[in-house]
Amino acid sequence: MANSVKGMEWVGRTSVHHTLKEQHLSRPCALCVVQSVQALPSVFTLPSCHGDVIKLKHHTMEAETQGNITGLKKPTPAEAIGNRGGVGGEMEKKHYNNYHQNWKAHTPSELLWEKANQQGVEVLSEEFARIMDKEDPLREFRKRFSYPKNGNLDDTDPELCDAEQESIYMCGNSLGLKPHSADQRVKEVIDSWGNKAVGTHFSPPLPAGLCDRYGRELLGKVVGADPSTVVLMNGLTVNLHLLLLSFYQPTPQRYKILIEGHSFPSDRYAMVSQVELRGYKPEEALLEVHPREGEHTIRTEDVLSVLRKEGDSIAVVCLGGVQYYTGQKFDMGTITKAAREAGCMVGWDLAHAVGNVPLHLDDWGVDFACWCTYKYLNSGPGGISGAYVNKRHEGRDTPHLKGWWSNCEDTRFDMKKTCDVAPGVDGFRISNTPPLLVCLVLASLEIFDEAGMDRLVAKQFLLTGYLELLIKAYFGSDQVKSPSAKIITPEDTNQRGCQLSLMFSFPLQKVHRELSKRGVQCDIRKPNVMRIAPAPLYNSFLDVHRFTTILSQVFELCKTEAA
Ligand SMILES: Cc1ncc(COP(=O)(O)O)c(C=O)c1O
Ligand SMILES: Nc1ccccc1C(=O)C[C@H](N)C(=O)O
Repeated sequence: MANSVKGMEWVGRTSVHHTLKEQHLSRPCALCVVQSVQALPSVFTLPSCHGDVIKLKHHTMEAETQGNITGLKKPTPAEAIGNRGGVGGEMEKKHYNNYHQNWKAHTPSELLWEKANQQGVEVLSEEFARIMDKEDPLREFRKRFSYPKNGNLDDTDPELCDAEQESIYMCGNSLGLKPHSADQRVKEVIDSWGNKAVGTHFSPPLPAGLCDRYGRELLGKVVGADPSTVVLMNGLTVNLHLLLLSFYQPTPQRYKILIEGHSFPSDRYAMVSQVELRGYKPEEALLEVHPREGEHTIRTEDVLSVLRKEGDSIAVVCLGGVQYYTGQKFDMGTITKAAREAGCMVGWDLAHAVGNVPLHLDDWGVDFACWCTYKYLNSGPGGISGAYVNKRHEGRDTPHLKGWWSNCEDTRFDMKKTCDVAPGVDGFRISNTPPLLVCLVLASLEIFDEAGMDRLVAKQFLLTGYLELLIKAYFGSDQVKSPSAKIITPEDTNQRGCQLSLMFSFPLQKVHRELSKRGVQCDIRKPNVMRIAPAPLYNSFLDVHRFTTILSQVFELCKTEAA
């Protein structure tokens, strides 16, 4: 067992391992010790007192379970999930802060079973869902959103559900819910316009002409990036185009773009048009990576293998951080590293990743990224999108489209003939930024920040795990009685976020229609998938339980009709 990190001693720096006693530890915890150390190599591994090797990145403190180490104690599921010391208490906060060490040492279902045992209730029972909700430190956040009722929805059947009851919203992967604070934010912008007319451009609370200054700190936090490297502008696909215009610089030797075989159509169309604009045929310039025969998700090793074999002909690697169809989260750090080593530019479409999974764009060394904010970030339909350009590209002198908002803010109104292009991502802006859209992102980011990504991810781990547990228990393929629902999203929790994608033994459209009639909001994607995405900010364990109960009713109906 190493007592030192490569290049630095940690023995003797044990004064900060404050959590030791509470976590039944028998030796100093490397993670706790390292928290006090300033200068560290960028990536290194250490033993942790929680029974795992932890891989740390400088300052991010991200720990990844790597397996057990002899002699160190892995917490039992009971230790991992129990002893929270009361909802909202200090212990509970620590509990969530330490979720990587504790929670990720087990599968969600191990933890859920253990919790149910502790409470003396059936893990499949509604009572258990209610207990989980009672203990959920994020439970109050639901009240901050407009949660739709059955009676408000177009597709519900009043005979089949109570109009006054809240619907079961499983669609945060498509469109997040409206925060109540959004109304006030929009009103402020409208009122400022009404009251001050052109004066609104430079008047608080949200000066229209400077509104792209706002929210950068919080947005940077959500994607793991310096605030100066992120910006709100345009729509997602527009941003993808603007970034590719600059980062896709094909040469006769290196001209391909690597994408997922099943990439989101808008991304594909954008890349097709980009290669065509440069005079290439999509068949020769778009390189696709696919799942293996009989599999649904793409193996990291297969992406790496393409990079090894074809890396020197690839100009840009551009994948979805979380795949929209399967819900698979890519190993963005590993792929980015390998692609950059192969000399490629690396961009991520984070539409389904932002606000869903932890992101570390700066640490991973990503070149560029873009995302919409209307899914897990709850900024409203058609909300303004985000873009990221790594700081190392600040001095980059490649042609890109310009407008007056590409100009440095301090000389913008000098009205010169030539554009004094702002460094980095700011230079990619073209038009002035719409405050009506920015204020909505601000409303949501503030809630996000209060909830905290760590706590959201910790809840997500259990909430989606609970959905998985119920689906497997009721509709798993070993339930030979059929009908069945098959989850195609990876079981490995490091490879997914909120969403599970399901395939059914019954016609998808029929199942979807019947669910909608009963107040379930979820979506289907052709050819074959239903996406269910409980969002930890506003979904409850009871929502998940109600969803599976209604799904069984629908299955029963389909079975009867098929007979
Ligand atoms: C992965 C992905 N890419 C692109 C888009 C299209 O986004 P927009 O219409 O904002 O350009 C979406 C949907 O929002 C998406 O999920
Ligand atoms: N903006 C929309 C407008 C209408 C219908 C769907 C959308 C979506 O955002 C779909 C989402 N991007 C998806 O992952 O399928």
